[in-house]
Amino acid sequence: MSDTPIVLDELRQRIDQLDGDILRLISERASCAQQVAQVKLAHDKDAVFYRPEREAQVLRRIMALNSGPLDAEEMARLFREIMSACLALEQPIKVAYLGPEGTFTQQAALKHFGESAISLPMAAIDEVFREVEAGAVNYGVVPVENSTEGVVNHTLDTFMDSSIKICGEVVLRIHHHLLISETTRKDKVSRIYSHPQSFGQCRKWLDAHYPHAERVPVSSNAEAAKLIKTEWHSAAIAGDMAAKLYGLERIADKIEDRPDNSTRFLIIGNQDVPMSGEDKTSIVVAMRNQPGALHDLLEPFHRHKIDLTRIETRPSRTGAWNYVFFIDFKGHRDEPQVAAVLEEVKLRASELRVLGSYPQGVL
Ligand SMILES: O=C(O)C(=O)C[C@]1(C(=O)O)C=C[C@@H](O)C=C1
Repeated sequence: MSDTPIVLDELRQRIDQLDGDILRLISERASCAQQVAQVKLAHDKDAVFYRPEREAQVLRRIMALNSGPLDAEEMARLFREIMSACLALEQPIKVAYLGPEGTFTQQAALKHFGESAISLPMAAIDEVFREVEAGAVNYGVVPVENSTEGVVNHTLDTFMDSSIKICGEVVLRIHHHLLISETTRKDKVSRIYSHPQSFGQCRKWLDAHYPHAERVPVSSNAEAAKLIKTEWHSAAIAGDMAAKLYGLERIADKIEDRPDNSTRFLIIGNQDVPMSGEDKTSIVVAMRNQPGALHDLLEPFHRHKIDLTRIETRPSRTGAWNYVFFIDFKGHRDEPQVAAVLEEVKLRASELRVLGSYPQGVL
């Protein structure tokens, strides 16, 4: 006998030992989280168990401490799941997302909250907002912008009519695949279903590979995946989750035109989030309709050296040719610099609402 099996045996024994240690430590951590829940409840009977700022700090610390061989993001994902399970022991949280099941928004919800969260599909963005406002769920997840296709106007518009707060953000790399079911042959695809945004993100690839296939827009990629289960000569563009959920074959992988294609999602809730150390703030501002209004609005940010990360203009609901600005910037509303800018902007604007200060996406 060669000595390789003996080495393998020893390594496996070592792994068993380490697994025992990890198990003990995770259990100890979970007991700590249970005690945290008791302390929270003792102070406040309506205690909020999910703490976005604390979760961001835990994950950032793990990434900074990690020295390999697993990469920092991979390690943070493992801790994401441990924390998710610990939170579920304190209080199982319910998260509404733009459905149906298998959408990128569900993937974003699970990436942010971990697999122990209970995720509930909603038929429309407004419904996600309504469920959160009504307290039927603890949080909601909605898409807000895509790196290729731009802003999701419907999400921004819904904020105008709502008192909901932004509690977090999560960015997801979006990979689209061309999928078929067993009813369709690879060389016989004459119709392709997908969400209009996904068609936009795969336009060049489709023009090159399926110039003659009919492109049929539907309400989501997951809906497209579901539809082709029973249709002949049809393919769908959707992501991994939908492919797995509906048992579809991937006939072309990662067909998005831009390799860095990603979508940013917002976590919405009823909670003001304390500082985490690396935060963002989102505001919506209505300006009086006069020359130089945009300059007046942005000038205080420039003077206080606050980094703007996004600015979007949307028509206001209050009259023709009035506009509101959605602005995201780095910093938390409780930081003195940010508070000073917000005071100045308030004086110049006809309306200012802080949608939320929240930790910058970690994973
Ligand atoms: O620190 C807390 O407040 C906890 O509840 C513990 C813990 C964790 O597992 O680390 C769990 C859930 C919270 O969202 C944040 C952190």
